[in-house]
Amino acid sequence: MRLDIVSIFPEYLAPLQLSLVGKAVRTGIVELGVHDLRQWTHDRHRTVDDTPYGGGAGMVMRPDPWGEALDALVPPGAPGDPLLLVMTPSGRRFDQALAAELAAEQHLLVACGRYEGIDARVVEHARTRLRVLEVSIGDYVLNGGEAAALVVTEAVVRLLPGVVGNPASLTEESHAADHDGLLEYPVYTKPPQWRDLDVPEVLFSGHHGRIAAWRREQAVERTRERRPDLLPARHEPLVVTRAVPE
Ligand SMILES: Nc1ccc2ncsc2c1
Repeated sequence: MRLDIVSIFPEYLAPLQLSLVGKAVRTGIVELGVHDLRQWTHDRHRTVDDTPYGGGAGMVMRPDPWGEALDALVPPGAPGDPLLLVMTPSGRRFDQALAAELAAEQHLLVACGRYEGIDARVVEHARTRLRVLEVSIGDYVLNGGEAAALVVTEAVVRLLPGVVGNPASLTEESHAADHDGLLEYPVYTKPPQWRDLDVPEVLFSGHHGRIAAWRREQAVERTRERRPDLLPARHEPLVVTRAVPE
């Protein structure tokens, strides 16, 4: 996968050089380009924004640097079929299903807006020659799209073959499709006692069936308590295979 990210704060994307994403880049699983939008400005002040037509608070990102940036990164008529992701609070809500969709892409371009947003003509024009998806990571106020770009990049890159050491670990995580989208069960490790707190006995049983049943039960209970919206719409109550009695 090739991933090009455009921002006026390219240093905000430095964490992508760390950990799993950094390793994916170093091993060639991902080709990463982080670009400063200001390289496509031509005035002395490297201007990227201006006041909004129609009035209102704040500033809007001008279309011209963005148009030149996209033309440079995807020259008109160039081969390939890149997907432009525009990070915006008004976009499609990012979730694990979308992460899986994006992990199948060969080339992603990520536009990180700032201020009150990017002039709407940038997306309008991009749609004439690129697939475009506006993406939101949630309903809260951020100062720009860079944090969202980090979230989306990590969630997508970790799904690429060869990135996560043990692919099995991808299946039992919260929101993983193979885990019915349930939240993760509680996990424990050494020491067996800690501050008078014990590890659930079943985890020492060595009985894989009982352990699996207990974990499923915990995942369903957690999901019911914390995120009932994630429970599959069922006509009958969710069947929980009770932990096998001792
Ligand atoms: N404020 C805000 C919230 C979500 C989001 N997602 C992508 S950019 C963005 C900005």
